[in-house]
Amino acid sequence: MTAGLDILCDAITKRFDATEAVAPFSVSFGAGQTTALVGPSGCGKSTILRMIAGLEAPDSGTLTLGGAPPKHAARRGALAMAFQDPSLLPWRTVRANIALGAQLARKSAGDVDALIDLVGLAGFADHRPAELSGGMRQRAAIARSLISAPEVLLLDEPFGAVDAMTRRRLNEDLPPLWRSKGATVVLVTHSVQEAVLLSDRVLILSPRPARIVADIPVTLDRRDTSVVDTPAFSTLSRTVFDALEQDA
Ligand SMILES: Nc1ncnc2c1ncn2[C@@H]1O[C@H](COP(=O)(O)OP(=O)(O)OP(=O)(O)O)[C@@H](O)[C@H]1O
Repeated sequence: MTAGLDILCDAITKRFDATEAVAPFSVSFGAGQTTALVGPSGCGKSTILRMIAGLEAPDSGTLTLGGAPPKHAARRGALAMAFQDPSLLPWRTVRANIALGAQLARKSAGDVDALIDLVGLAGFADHRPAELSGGMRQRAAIARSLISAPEVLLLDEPFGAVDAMTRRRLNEDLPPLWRSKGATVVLVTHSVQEAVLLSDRVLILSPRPARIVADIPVTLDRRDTSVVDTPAFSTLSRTVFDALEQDA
C-alpha cells in the first residue's frame, strides 16, 4: 500500500493585488486521512488547495508534503488532483488522457478500463473530451487523478457537474479506492452531506480570509452502505451546518 504524505501548512499567505486571498493560515493534514474543506464562496479554499498542489507559491509561510516542498512530491508523481475545470488534453481520447495520469507519474497504468468503468464512462473510452458532457469530463479527470495511486490527492469540487445519481455512486465507490491506497486526501466541497460522507475530518472555514472555525472529526461505520440514513450521519451533518451558520 502507498503511504500517504502528511501535509503541513504553517502560516501560509497569498495576496492577489488588493485581495488578501489567504491570511496566515495554519493546518496539518494527517497521512492517509481524508479531510473536507467547507466554507463560503471566495473564502480561499481553492487557493489553499492550489498552494498545496504547488501550482501557486505562498507569499510567506511554510508548506510541506511529507517534510518537503510540494514540487518534490509533484516531480516524483506522488501528487494528483482533480479540479472543477477538468484540464483534459483535447486531442487525446478518454483512455489516453487517463493513461497519461500514470505516465506522468511514471507508474504502470494498471487497469485503465476498469477505472473507466468505475467512473461510469464505459463505452466512452475512445471518445475525445469535446464529445463528452461537463460531468463526464469531470469523471474522466477523477479517473486520471486516481490511476497513479497518488500519495496526496487534491479534489476541488470534483463532482460539481456530475448528475445526482452518478454523484451518489461515485461517493460510494471512490473513497474505498483512495483509502485502500492510503492516500492523504483534501477535498473542497459545498455539499455538507458529501463532506460528512467522504471524510474523516471536516474543517469549516470562515469568510475570506479563511480561518478554521470548526474542526469536526467524522466517525462513521463506512462499511454500512446505508450510513446516510443513520442518526449518527444526521447528527454530524447538523453539527457541520450549525458551524457554517454560526460564522456566515
Ligand atoms: N488568480 C487570481 N487572481 C486574482 N484573484 C484571485 C485569483 N485566484 C483567487 N482570487 C481571489 O482570491 C479569493 C479566494 O478565491 P478562491 O478561489 O480561493 O475561493 P474559494 O473559497 O475556492 O471560492 P469558491 O468556493 O467560490 O470556489 C477570491 O476573492 C478570488 O477572487
